[in-house]
Amino acid sequence: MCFRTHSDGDVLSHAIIDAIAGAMADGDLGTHYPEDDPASENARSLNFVTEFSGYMRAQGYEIVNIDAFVTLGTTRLRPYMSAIREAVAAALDVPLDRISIKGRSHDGIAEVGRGQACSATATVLLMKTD
Ligand SMILES: Nc1ccn([C@@H]2O[C@H](COP(=O)(O)O)[C@@H](O)[C@H]2O)c(=O)n1
Ligand SMILES: C[C@@]1(CO)OP(=O)(O)OP(=O)(O)OC[C@H]1O
Repeated sequence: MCFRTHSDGDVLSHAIIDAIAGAMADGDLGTHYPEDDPASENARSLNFVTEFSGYMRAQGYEIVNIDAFVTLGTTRLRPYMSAIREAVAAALDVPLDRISIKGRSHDGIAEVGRGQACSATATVLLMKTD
């Protein structure tokens, strides 16, 4: 199964970028990675995370911590969580203990609970470095 999206549909990476952009009051995912940009088509969103963390640092911010959850009804994420955390921490170039990723099932309710959709939410705390 896969999701029909412009990039790779990596909702966790998208939520993290949205959260960082929001904490800087600097637009959102779509203003930085527009859907009409051919360069974003089928792109690996984790690469957007790396690129956007460089942009964030250039604006004078550093990540204190991130707490995120992915809602996906039918696939248990727990076996993959360590790998997901490590990939996100590496993409952002921050220590692993600053990154929390959690899973929830939505208990079979609605499309997301039945595994027909997937969503992610992230909260980020930034500190000013300059
Ligand atoms: N896709 C998921 C959903 C949940 N988990 C883990 O199971 C725990 C219970 O989740 P519920 O949403 O059913 O209450 C959750 O705390 C996660 O540890 C998961 O691994 N993958
Ligand atoms: C990431 C972008 C750009 O490739 O595309 P999608 O993968 O479709 O993601 P979405 O959250 O629907 O919109 C943001 C887009 O600009």
